[in-house]
Amino acid sequence: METMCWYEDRLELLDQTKLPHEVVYVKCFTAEDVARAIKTMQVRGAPAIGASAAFGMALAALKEDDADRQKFLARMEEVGRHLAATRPTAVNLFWAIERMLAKTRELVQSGADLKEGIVQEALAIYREDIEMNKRIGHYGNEVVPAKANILTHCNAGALATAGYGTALGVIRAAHAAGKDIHVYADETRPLLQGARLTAWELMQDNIPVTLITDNMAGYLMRKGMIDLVVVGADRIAANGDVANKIGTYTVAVLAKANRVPFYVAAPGSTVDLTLVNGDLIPIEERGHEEVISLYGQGVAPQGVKVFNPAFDVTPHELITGIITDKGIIRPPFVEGLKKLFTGEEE
Ligand SMILES: CSC[C@H]1O[C@H](OP(=O)(O)O)[C@H](O)[C@@H]1O
Repeated sequence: METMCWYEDRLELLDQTKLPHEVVYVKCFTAEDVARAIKTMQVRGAPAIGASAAFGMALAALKEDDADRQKFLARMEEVGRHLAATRPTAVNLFWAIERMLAKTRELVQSGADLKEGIVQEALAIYREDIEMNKRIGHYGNEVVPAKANILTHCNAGALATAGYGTALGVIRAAHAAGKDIHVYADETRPLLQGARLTAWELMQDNIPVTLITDNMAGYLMRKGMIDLVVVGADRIAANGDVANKIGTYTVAVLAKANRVPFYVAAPGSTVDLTLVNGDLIPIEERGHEEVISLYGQGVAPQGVKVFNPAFDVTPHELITGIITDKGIIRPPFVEGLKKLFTGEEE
């Protein structure tokens, strides 16, 4: 099952708001269509929204008159701003948009075919993400013992990326290595990415999975039923603080209290070295309807006040290791992140 498919004139996205009951693809012919799909979470997950935005810029490029190259560039910058305004937390979105604009500027200067070059850059982002996730799986497999019971939160799988997944990439690699692992998936209120997406995705691959509600995680850890936690990330600050789906911090505190290793899996495009710590990561707040209803069925009194932060920040002190496409970084994260993603030593 592909998360996204590129065609000559469109991007087709698996509509994740319809899973697990329906497998339908939404057709995006314009950058606006892609922006809408990101905003409404038909496509979601840090690397997936980055790759989708890249294809959104490719769609805009294909429709834009490229006779005046400076005007073309100005239009692409306008499209980039529109896509960047969809969701604030996942740095992959901004990383992908900036990479597409950098390529556009390079093509404008070089005189090369603008449209073809931009489409090829979007395809490169897509393909590289899948390769990075497989490398994450390769490195992450090292920390997964045989017969491990692994807890994960939200969905950091193929559905959250261009394919294979980050946290679920680690799980896929351990499963493929014959380690006989089992996964506990947190349902992940309010949008149930764990129940609707992770459980579905793992069952598609015949990976043993048990669904639990978010408030069961502590019970299982205290009973010794969890051997390690692996989650994804939306933005990793320079000191190793991690923004991820709301509830991740809670799981990390529970893991610390029960001496359960807590790993974060993410590609380099999720690391934001411009932010010294996680307090600076913008946290998206979403609508009240996501909290007071489930599939349109009310679960709270009408008119109740709602607070709906979509992410939280896990301080680096609670993280055992960060599994990246370039290896596993262990504390102190500052040096490791800087070395891996800039090549510089402290
Ligand atoms: C591969 S990391 C995906 C990351 O994004 C998810 O958030 P959302 O479903 O709101 O896009 C969640 O934080 C995942 O860990």
